[in-house]
Amino acid sequence: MGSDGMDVGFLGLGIMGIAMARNLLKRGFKVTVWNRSPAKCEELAKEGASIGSSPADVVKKCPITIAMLADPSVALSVALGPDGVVEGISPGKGYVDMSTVDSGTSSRIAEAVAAKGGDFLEAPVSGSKQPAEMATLIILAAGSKSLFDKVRPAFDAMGKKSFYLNDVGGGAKMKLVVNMIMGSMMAAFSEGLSLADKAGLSQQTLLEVLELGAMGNPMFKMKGPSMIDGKYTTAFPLKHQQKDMRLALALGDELAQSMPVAAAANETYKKARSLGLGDQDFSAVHQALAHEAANASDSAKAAA
Ligand SMILES: NC(=O)C1=CN([C@@H]2O[C@H](COP(=O)(O)OP(=O)(O)OC[C@H]3O[C@@H](n4cnc5c(N)ncnc54)[C@H](OP(=O)(O)O)[C@@H]3O)[C@@H](O)[C@H]2O)C=CC1
Ligand SMILES: O=CCCC(=O)O
Repeated sequence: MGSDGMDVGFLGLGIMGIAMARNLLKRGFKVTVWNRSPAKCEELAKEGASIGSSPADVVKKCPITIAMLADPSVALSVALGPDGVVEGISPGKGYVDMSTVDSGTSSRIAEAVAAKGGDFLEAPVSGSKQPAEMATLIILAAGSKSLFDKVRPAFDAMGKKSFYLNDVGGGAKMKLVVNMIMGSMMAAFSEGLSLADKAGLSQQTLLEVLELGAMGNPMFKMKGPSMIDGKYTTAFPLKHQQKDMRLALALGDELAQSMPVAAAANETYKKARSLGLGDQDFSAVHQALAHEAANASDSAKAAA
């Protein structure tokens, strides 16, 4: 399906948003962008995008507006705040929030959009910076089915598969479950690398052993070598992974689902944030474990 020169607004040009909006431009969509920091809009303007002066301005100009924002409080302020999305919504317009947020946040935005006669779809994504650049994201949409059908050509320009998961909340919850699993896996992987090192084993050999067996997976394969080198170039910021662990644990609280593994992993991400690693890649959780180990060895030396 082509773009047919479809007009789309795009709010939030962070690591993910800029790559996603760029793919829309490449596929022939007419894209109007807004970002809190204007320099990123200028970058896309050179590639053919128009710039809106506020979220409300973008929504007034475009029949459908997509957002990719940091977290629930930002998603709420951009949607419901002054000059926000809801100010620009009128009957027939659609708003698609692709940020990773909890279902309560999504529902509040959906209700405010509906109160102005608009359609709402939540559509968080699985896949990081590289899939965003390669247009191979996995889109987890829920909400207005008619908006899902309308925005499908844009989803096809940004992703490799789009799921429709029924009522608002279905996409948000699916995304949190997926990221809770991913965050726990990354924390366990980091512990394994650190333990192997302390036990005098080759971390590189550990990667090879894992890759050959049932635990081989693209995340360990892609991130492992740079983690061994102590490099954590940001694709998925650690602060966002910790936000997702927090939101997934809150969902577990609400549903009385015991999640001891995720709760322990969340503590490690919190520790990493407290060490100033929030803007590094989430694989820098490995660094927090190394810091614990260094502290333990200092205490042991002091006690000797
Ligand atoms: N990176 C990844 O691998 C993935 C991220 N996600 C999710 O997608 C969303 C975006 O992630 P990502 O692009 O990595 O994040 P970034 O931190 O790179 O970008 C965040 C975006 O939110 C904007 N923003 C932050 N604070 C405010 C504010 N107070 N008011 C208005 N705008 C604000 C930023 O604007 P500014 O440029 O001005 O800072 C930027 O556009 C998050 O919900 C994340 O969890 C989902 C899948 C993968
Ligand atoms: O939310 C971020 C997900 C990153 C990924 O799926 O690799």
